[in-house]
Amino acid sequence: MSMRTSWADSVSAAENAAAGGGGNRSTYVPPHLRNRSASSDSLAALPQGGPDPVNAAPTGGNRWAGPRNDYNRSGYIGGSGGRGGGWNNRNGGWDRGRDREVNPFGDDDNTEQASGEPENTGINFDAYEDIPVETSGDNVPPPVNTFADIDLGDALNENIRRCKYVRPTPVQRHTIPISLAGRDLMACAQTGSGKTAAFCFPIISGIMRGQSAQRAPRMPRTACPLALILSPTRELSSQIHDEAKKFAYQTGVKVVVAYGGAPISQQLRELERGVDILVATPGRLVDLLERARVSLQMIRYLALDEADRMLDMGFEPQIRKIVQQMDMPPPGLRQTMLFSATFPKEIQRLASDFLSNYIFLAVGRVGSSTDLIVQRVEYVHETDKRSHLMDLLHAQKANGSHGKVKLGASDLCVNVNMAFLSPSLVVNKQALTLVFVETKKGADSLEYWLCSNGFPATTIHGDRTQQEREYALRSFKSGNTPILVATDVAARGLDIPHVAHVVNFDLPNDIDDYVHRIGRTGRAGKSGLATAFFNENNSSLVRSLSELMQEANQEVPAWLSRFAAKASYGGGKNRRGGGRFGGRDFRRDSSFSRGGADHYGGGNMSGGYGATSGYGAGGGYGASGYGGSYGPGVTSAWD
Ligand SMILES: Nc1ncnc2c1ncn2[C@@H]1O[C@H](COP(=O)(O)OP(=O)(O)OP(=O)(O)O)[C@@H](O)[C@H]1O
Repeated sequence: MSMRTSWADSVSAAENAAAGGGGNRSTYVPPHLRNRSASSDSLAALPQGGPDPVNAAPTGGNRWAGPRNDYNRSGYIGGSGGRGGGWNNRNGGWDRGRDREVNPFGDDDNTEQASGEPENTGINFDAYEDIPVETSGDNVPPPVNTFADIDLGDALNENIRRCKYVRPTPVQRHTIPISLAGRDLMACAQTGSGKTAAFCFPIISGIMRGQSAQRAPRMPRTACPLALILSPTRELSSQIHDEAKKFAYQTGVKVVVAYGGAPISQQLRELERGVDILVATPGRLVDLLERARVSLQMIRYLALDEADRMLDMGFEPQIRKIVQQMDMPPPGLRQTMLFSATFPKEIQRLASDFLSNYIFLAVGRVGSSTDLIVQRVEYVHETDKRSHLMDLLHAQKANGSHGKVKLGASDLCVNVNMAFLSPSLVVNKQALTLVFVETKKGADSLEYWLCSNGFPATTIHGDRTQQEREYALRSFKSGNTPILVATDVAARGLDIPHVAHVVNFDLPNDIDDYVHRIGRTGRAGKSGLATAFFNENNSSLVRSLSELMQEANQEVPAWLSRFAAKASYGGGKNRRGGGRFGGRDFRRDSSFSRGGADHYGGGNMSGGYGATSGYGAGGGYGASGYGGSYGPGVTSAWD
């Protein structure tokens, strides 16, 4: 049976072939290996015989068997911490010896290039100025105001500068000191607010300091990372890996990624070269653990990105296996960090099994995740959805003037047509539209229809091969196909610049999924637009949707309010009762019986919580019914 390939993918494939990279489908090269230098490729071709005691990079992450503690030998631990201390000398990276570290910034010749333009372009930090924060737990370390206030180490500071991060975002201001103090953490912060760096910086810094240094076990062919970062999708793991490699450049900390759909042999070779931080999807990691090619006994840092998703029904067994049934040190002996924009109470309860005396942090007042995003809801019959989308896209094309799209937080478009009103944000690059649908079949069919009607589109979902998924994402990011039709596989975490419009062609069943989907726009202080097609099929969502919109100061159409007034909550899954982002620490709920190692040390609020916060009694989610909300045909798309 011949596989249908979209126009977009053909273009991408042709481009790829022309560039001589990866065009041959039989030799799939995952993204993280594509920039490898010739020298490292030739090294890869050498027989892998385990550690080379002579040539092994002295500061590298090669935790192969053998009597090595590179950190000790190199003098990175001990009393040398502190600014200007010994660990700051740990430069040069892991390229000495066996492998060569590719410069992820591409600024080998002129590192000053990066400093020419100091601030991360387009970030509206004022949007974060009065962001309220709630913390609870024992002895919460105070937040910092600048990166200079934190002793992250010279090499990491240099990479932060190269990333053009001038100031820490609120979630970074609060979580980095908590993590550097060695505390476990459950953190809720709005989409696009910089959570990736929030967990990467302390891990990299901690490894650089050598706090984790221990004798590596004698286990030939088994890699023993010091840190594990788990995420639910391949694309998100790949993205975290790319980010972490930038942050870790020339720090001596080696980052490796492993995810499903890509040949395991290449990932094994990467692991054999040494790993400090392993970024992985759960399924592939379980495979590696069962093959005894990875051991978790050296893990000192565990981070779960999209932690609520990782602990819902789809992933929980795999996560429990990885964290509780293999050889990972228990809570207390490892540091655990859980991050998400949403954290239902029930999932918090599950998550507390993995944590020890942790701090709970909620960044952002109720609804602020979406302040930057103009949300519109339109009533559209099921049968009218395609023509309605077509109207939107035509209007967008007409208003967008050759790829320039104007968006502003004050723009509220209540009509079908995109009557953009103010030029408060002009996206000069190609503006991208992300369309969410419920099923994989629906995604293929809509993509085909859009392409047939003159709108270049591609699609990403779990029935596509990994190679197709990556082509699709690249083609979308580059603007070759400015429309991406996606299932929930693209709902979380993906940081794609210039996504100006998210269309919920099919609304999800769960309000948290809606929050993550619309969060693909309006990132890092930028504005965005989200349009939802609503009809009777979405009545289970109507109340939570209308509450969410109110909290985010969005105009709720009168018809939606009437609909919400009539609707009953069914099952409690979408009951919100105040409190976004999981709202509050479930330990503050009176029904929570405390015990074990964890204990709750009271709450602190700053920056605007209080009487008007909406964190009133009964805040947070309904007590039951979370999980299993991913529609048919979607679950298998993960990992
Ligand atoms: N301190 C900073 N200064 C400027 N930009 C930053 C800073 N920290 C992160 N960013 C940028 O903000 C964007 C969003 O960050 P990130 O992807 O980590 O968000 P997130 O909170 O994980 O979102 P999501 O909930 O959708 O996963 C990225 O492009 C990142 O490079």
